Amino acid sequence: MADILDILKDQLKEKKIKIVLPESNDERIFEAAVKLAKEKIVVPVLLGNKEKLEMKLTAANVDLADCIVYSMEDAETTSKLATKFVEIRKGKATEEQAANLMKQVNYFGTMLVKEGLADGLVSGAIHSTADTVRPALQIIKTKPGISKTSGVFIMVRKDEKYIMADCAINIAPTSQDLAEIAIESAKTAKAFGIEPKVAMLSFSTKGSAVSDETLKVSKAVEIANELDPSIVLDGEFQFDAAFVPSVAKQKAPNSVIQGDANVFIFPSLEAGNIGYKIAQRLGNFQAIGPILQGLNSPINDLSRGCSSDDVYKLSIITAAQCL
Ligand SMILES: CC(C)(COP(=O)(O)OP(=O)(O)OC[C@H]1O[C@@H](n2cnc3c(N)ncnc32)[C@H](O)[C@@H]1OP(=O)(O)O)[C@@H](O)C(=O)NCCC(=O)NCCS
Ligand SMILES: CC(=O)OP(=O)(O)O
Repeated sequence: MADILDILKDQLKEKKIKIVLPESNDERIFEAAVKLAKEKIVVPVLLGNKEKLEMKLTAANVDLADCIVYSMEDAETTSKLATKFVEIRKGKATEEQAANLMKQVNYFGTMLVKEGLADGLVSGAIHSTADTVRPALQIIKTKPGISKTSGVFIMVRKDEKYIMADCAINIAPTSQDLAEIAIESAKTAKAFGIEPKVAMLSFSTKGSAVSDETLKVSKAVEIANELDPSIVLDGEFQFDAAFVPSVAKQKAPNSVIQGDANVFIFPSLEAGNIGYKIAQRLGNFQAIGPILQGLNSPINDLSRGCSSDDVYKLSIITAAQCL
């Protein structure tokens, strides 16, 4: 990953891409913001008490020209954002509700992105995923042609790099959702220098078990192959059949995937979220993400267990999604 991050950092220099870090009072977030500002890779946009934050930044030797601080107490900005929010929600929020929501850092920060005052947002070090992404789902919305956003992790251990999805958003994806998640994940893999070989995971390999759950995944394989036949994609696979060449020979000898998959699509959020955390905590993989796919502007979520380095890296990736 170091190599990809170095490439991204080079691409981002002088671009002055503004990334909102709404949880600015969290020490991990503040530390990452200081590093980003000092390296001039990304312009961190911090939210909170302007005077206090600027004093803290100055004490950390940050040039205030390299970051932006918005006061959440500034009535004029808050009221402008609230009015815009009511317009965007088209009857789904009153002025009063909007004014209350703008007191929440994730709503305020997401509106800054929507209004073009910032380019992207990284949050979730304190907030749950639901509270981090709901403003994005309501305000930023998915790109044309994409019905569901989903969350991928880039899993890195020395030279090994894999993509895992959906580990963050869709609790019970349908076959159509899984096909869409697989296609978007293949694109994300390419964007991060991985030539995708996509495995649709299950507890069955090529009909070794048959149930509603396994049929959901084999149907997703059909849909994905129809939607984009250029992607190397197959399933349904157990993880060993997707990843271990000798097991693939036995369980799926005729597949385009021969135990060499590098993009893993989980059949449900239970499997995806548990799966990536096992690889992270037992397998010592670094888990970068979740990177949200398919939104009109990059909004990315952190795990509450993140480190300052995770915040720094996800901010760089988020800024790179703006290029
Ligand atoms: C993502 C999540 C918060 C959305 O739930 P929700 O807020 O109850 O969603 P709702 O059904 O009320 O929809 C809210 C809006 O988001 C949109 N939306 C919901 N899921 C979406 C998705 N996957 N992609 C795009 N838009 C979505 C809806 O269309 C709706 O838009 P609208 O208000 O403009 O009509 C919910 O699915 C969730 O909690 N997922 C699990 C998150 C999690 O805990 N992950 C594990 C840790 S990473
Ligand atoms: C991605 C994820 O699982 O987030 P959290 O650990 O914050 O729930």
